[in-house]
Amino acid sequence: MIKAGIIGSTGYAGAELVRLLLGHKDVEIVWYGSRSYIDKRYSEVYQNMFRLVENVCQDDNMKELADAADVIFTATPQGLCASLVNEDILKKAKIIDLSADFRLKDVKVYEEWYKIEHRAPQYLSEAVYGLCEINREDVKQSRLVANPGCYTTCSILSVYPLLKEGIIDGNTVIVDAKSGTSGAGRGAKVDNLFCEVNESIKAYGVATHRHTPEIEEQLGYAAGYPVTINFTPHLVPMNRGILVTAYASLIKDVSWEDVRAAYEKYYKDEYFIRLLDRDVCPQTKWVEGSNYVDIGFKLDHRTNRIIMMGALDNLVKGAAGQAVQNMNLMFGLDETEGLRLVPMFP
Ligand SMILES: NC(=O)C1=CN([C@@H]2O[C@H](COP(=O)(O)OP(=O)(O)OC[C@H]3O[C@@H](n4cnc5c(N)ncnc54)[C@H](OP(=O)(O)O)[C@@H]3O)[C@@H](O)[C@H]2O)C=CC1
Ligand SMILES: CC(=O)N[C@@H](CCC(=O)OP(=O)(O)O)C(=O)O
Repeated sequence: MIKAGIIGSTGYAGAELVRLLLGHKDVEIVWYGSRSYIDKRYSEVYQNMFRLVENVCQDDNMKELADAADVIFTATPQGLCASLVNEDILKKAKIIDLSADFRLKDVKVYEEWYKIEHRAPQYLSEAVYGLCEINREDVKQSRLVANPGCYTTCSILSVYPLLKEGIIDGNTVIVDAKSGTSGAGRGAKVDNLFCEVNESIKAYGVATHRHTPEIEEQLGYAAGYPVTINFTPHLVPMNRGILVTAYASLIKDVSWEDVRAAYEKYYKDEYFIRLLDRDVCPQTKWVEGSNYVDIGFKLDHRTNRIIMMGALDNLVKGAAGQAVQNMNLMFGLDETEGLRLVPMFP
């Protein structure tokens, strides 16, 4: 059995990790980390875990946790994982960080966009960007995985094959993205109150959102040249889900079949990527509770642009599911173990 510890188990991403790992046949959760609920029973924090979890919450002592666990998940605010990680810990346990601490390779870019000092820049080059469908072989060898977030996973996977195949101009990409409110975490904030969110949709972080450089960096690797994009996130009144609508100018004269072939070249054997049929647009409802990413596209020859669309569940493929997928790879397990979740509907 793999012994797993979760720092930040009481947040939304951490709670989803608990749900998935409880259903994983090769994993035992040995540490339910928290900051606010130390010594409280986990099932009192999340009553849906009544009779399923007997453990009480523990602190974020990563040193002690590394002696008890084979893998540590950090589902915590930006900066925490970088402030705790060190060589002793990494010798004892593998780390999968759900925050952005190790996603960007350039520490200056991290500090500029996150407005915090990076406490462990020495691990930036070693950390593997855990987008399994793209970096699978590196993830298998890694002891420190930077788990990509919800907006970025959906955006990158929707656009990646067309940049790799030189079908679109990377510098014309516009990503319009929407997120359910669980994307903002469980912490109480006025912006996320029912009356603020319900019956309304708003853009936020316009031209400044911290996911912009992460998407640009990864799309740049795919394109083979630096890419600058527009990224506009929106908050929508639903619990879960990310929907990405991305636009780009075509630089090749392509048919629907050509574009489909490009997507298939990279994704046809990917268990968690579902390429939708012609003229079918993804919906968050079709992936809810699952680790799937649904992708569709439409060519607009009138404007010489293509519209790429993706949907995923922000807490599963956008966070905890992807983290479990990474763990499976790091421990030599079947990548889909514990993740063959059927989307719920309605
Ligand atoms: N929500 C989402 O859809 C996604 C989130 N993520 C990332 O996952 C991470 C967690 O996000 P999310 O679950 O939404 O956030 P939440 O606010 O819901 O949870 C934060 C968690 O971190 C704990 N925590 C906060 N501060 C500290 C600290 N100083 N020391 C130890 N633990 C601390 C909290 O503990 P307690 O409650 O006990 O105080 C809680 O368990 C973030 O980095 C986020 O960017 C990534 C992809 C998607
Ligand atoms: C709706 C909402 O507020 N979403 C969060 C994204 C949360 C998240 O997933 O952050 P990471 O991907 O960086 O881990 C935000 O925009 O900051």
